[in-house]
Amino acid sequence: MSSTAPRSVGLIGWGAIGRVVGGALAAGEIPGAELVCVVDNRPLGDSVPAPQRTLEQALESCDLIVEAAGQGVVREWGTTILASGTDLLVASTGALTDERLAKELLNAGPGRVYFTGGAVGGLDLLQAARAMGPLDDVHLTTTKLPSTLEQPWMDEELLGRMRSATGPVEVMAGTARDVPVKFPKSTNVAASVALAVGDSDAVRVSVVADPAARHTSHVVEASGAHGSYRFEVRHLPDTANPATSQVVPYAVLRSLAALAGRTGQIL
Ligand SMILES: NC(=O)C1=CN([C@@H]2O[C@H](COP(=O)(O)OP(=O)(O)OC[C@H]3O[C@@H](n4cnc5c(N)ncnc54)[C@H](OP(=O)(O)O)[C@@H]3O)[C@@H](O)[C@H]2O)C=CC1
Ligand SMILES: O=C([O-])CC(=O)C(=O)O
Repeated sequence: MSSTAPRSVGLIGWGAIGRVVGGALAAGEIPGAELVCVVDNRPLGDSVPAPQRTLEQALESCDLIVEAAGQGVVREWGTTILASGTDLLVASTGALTDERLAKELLNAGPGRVYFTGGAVGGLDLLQAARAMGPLDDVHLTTTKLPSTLEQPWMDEELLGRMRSATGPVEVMAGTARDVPVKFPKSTNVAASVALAVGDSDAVRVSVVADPAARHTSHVVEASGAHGSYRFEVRHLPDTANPATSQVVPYAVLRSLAALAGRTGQIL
């Protein structure tokens, strides 16, 4: 039996997602994947289990980059990463609703681009259903703590309503094309649903701030000629960064395990 070299992984972002992903990789928990370096804006010193590098340096030694930093990284570095022959696993899927960027990434290579399902489930089934014909009614409702949804573009009236809310307040209704741009750190799930459905404009999104939301929830409802679908997830938020659900790094690790794909695993 032939054995292949492990995937050499560079991790961008040492935050709520990156710390868990980096720790698990460094502990050898993903067969066939090794953490080679970490890239982050902040000096990380000895707190990381692999050397901190610049992205340019990472591209010299890695064959897979995991983005767990933000949409800006996908925008700024996506093409360069893929053009260097390095694969890219994207957590900040919101960047991919920009059609120009998505086209650029599709045409770049030889590296390949992947995305993780992140905080939302059911994407595989939506993709399968869409292959039978378009899903003509797709709706996502994301509910989070108000503080995780505050944005610099919001006016005082909206911020006041969110801060004084005693129940759920809808803070934006739009499509999966508009919403991830307005909440770049908080509504990547909308873009992930759009990627599964194949149409950002067809996914209607409602973003709800709820002071009682101990769990972040994402409810996806879709229907088409062949059936109807409903997925509801409720996650505990990360304690340090409640905009991100605790499950997300484990979704990234699941995606990494599939990419590293070693014998002995049933994926
Ligand atoms: N698909 C999904 O379901 C989800 C996707 N996400 C995406 O993942 C991203 C990361 O989430 P999370 O770990 O919670 O975020 P955190 O803010 O906890 O951590 C992000 C880290 O990346 C660093 N960073 C940001 N920009 C750059 C850059 N250009 N170069 C190097 N480092 C950078 C940040 O540093 P600094 O703070 O100094 O900028 C920070 O240390 C989110 O912004 C979001 O886009 C998040 C949750 C769910
Ligand atoms: O972690 C979550 O529940 C969702 C999230 O932040 C995002 O979609 O960007």
